Amino acid sequence: MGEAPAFFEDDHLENFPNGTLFNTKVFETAINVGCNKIYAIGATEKESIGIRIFDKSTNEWVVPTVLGMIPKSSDGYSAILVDEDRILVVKRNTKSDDCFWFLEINTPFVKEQKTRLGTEVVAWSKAVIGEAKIPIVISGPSGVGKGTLIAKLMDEFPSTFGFSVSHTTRAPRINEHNGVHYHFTERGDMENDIKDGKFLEFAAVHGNLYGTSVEAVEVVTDDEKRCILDIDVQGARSVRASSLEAIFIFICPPSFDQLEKRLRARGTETEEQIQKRLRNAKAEIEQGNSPGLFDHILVNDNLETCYENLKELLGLSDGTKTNKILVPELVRMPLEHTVSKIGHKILIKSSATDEEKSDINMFVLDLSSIKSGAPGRTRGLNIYTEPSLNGVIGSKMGS
Ligand SMILES: Nc1nc2c(ncn2[C@@H]2O[C@H](COP(=O)(O)OP(=O)(O)O)[C@@H](O)[C@H]2O)c(=O)[nH]1
Ligand SMILES: Nc1ncnc2c1ncn2[C@@H]1O[C@H](COP(=O)(O)OP(=O)(O)O)[C@@H](O)[C@H]1O
Repeated sequence: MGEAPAFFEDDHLENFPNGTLFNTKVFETAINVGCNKIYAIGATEKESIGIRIFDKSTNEWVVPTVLGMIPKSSDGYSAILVDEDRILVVKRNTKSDDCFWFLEINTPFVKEQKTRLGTEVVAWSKAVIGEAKIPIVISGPSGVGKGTLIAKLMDEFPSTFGFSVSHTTRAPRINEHNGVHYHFTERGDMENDIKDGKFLEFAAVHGNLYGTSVEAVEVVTDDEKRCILDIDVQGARSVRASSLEAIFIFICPPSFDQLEKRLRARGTETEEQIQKRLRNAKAEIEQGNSPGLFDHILVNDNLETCYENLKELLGLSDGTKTNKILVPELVRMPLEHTVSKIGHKILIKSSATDEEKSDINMFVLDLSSIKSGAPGRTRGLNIYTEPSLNGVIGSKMGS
């Protein structure tokens, strides 16, 4: 399975019965996947990288649905099949904060979208160098204290955590602000965005639609913060099934009576809404305690005790208030290079002439600690440089 990337020269055209697309040299790289498919990667679109799939079984070109942020075009691309699920695309002559992209062709997210849309689907995921901060999913019945605990965490560690601002069709409460607590939205608009694949998960909760957009998680993670998601049990289940790795925490009330008291004391719901939330709470608590869904269950009896326990399981009890962020030095991928793969390592070797050569002519990408982010980012990539003459690994970037 798979083959080394190749620049298209005219003599490659014979591999493509309907080679017209390649006559114009708009595609530069193609990757064989399995026995039946060739993924052609290039600049069919003016500003961005275009993708076409050649299906050998039907002898036809397919234009796939492309999800995720599409990388901007560059001077050229090389690519290599990493595993059955994804192709690594390297943008030539581009700095390391924008030059490594994964084209997801068979990840669980892409498979799900193929079934949903009934078309070929690919999804772009930008490879981000450095530590992957795993998001935290917090669930629990209405009134249990999720919002209170999250607010305390964000207050004490403002540079560490960021809140994933969900979309909802419910009306704002008096103290809630659009874009801060929720993106308050019309049902029709939200349904259209869901159809367009913009949501990581969504669910109908207490009669309204709630959902986490890919963007909501990405803005937090791009800000080098650890993302906190306050979502219901159905949402947690969807995230569990998605490619987003996360820690799942369920907050439980000390008793049903206490839960009712807190809901009433908050004074934000009508009696009818309170009744609906209490009815739903029973099922939520049952599901929250079911095996395999949540990694941790915390009982919120005394608020301070529960908060200390939360900090402890997040490794924050030692008084460390800041998360060190390793900012990798930017490096530029050479214009002319070859890409090969050994185990979890991708070797990018400059093939520049002697005059053009710089000190570094070998880059090693270590994929062993990559973690899927929200669809759209793949984090935890490490990059090393290796001067090829003495074979000694030089500076290490990332964590
Ligand atoms: N699945 C999902 N649930 C959400 C999302 N945002 C909020 N929720 C959940 O929706 C439920 C109702 O939230 P809200 O209306 O703010 O009421 P509260 O829980 O009583 O404060 C809670 O269980 C939230 O965790 C989301 O983006 N996705
Ligand atoms: N441990 C606790 N003991 C007593 N009241 C609490 C506790 N935790 C939260 N509360 C209160 O309960 C109400 C509901 O909390 P909130 O954070 O809004 O819940 P949720 O976000 O889970 O719906 C709020 O008025 C809050 O101040």
